Amino acid sequence: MLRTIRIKDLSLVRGERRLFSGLDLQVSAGQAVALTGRNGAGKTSLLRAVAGLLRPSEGIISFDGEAGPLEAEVARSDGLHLVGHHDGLKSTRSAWEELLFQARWTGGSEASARDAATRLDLDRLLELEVRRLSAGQRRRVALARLLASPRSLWLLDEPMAPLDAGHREGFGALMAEHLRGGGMVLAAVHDPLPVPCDVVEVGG
Ligand SMILES: Nc1ncnc2c1ncn2[C@@H]1O[C@H](COP(=O)(O)OP(=O)(O)OP(=O)(O)O)[C@@H](O)[C@H]1O
Repeated sequence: MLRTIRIKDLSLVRGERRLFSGLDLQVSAGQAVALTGRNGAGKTSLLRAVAGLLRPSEGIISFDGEAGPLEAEVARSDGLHLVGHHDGLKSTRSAWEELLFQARWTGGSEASARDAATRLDLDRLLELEVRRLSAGQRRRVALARLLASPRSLWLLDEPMAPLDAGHREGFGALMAEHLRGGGMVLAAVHDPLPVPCDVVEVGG
């Protein structure tokens, strides 16, 4: 199980532009880190680099499990979930088909997908096609994946932006539970995270 992620002296370049350099960051079991910074600072890019979708121009991203260092590929394939701005849901599937497909793809079961749907208050929406859901409802389907196939590290890109107040509170409680169980959260945010966290400014 993934227990720690360390980022050392990281630089990211997109196109012609250096977004930031010399970034150091560590997230350990039970810890949440909020990434803040102006629009375009590189928060999303950093999350994508941690997920292995962008190659840093300099620096190291390393992962440790309970028994020591993990291969990055293994850590990423079993140890993390990325929930981005675009939710990553197929619009013509029903919410349930999409949640079940994604849960199974990442090692979850039908029972865990059902439970995740209930915990994200999706039971009444499961028969609807994704394209018929509101932005907040779609985001809750995307967030349900975090529970349907549990992984230690949640990489979240403005996870609560489209959620109403009640569902923000509900997701805050789910994040707190994940942290109590030894999970980790690394989240790009413009609003405060509703759990105790360290704050790292990107591109400051
Ligand atoms: N494929 C790309 N090619 C070139 N530049 C890109 C590419 N993708 C993103 N960028 C640029 O990289 C910069 C960082 O973008 P990123 O989405 O990481 O910022 P952010 O801190 O998450 O911003 P926001 O707060 O607006 O979500 C932006 O200036 C963006 O235009």
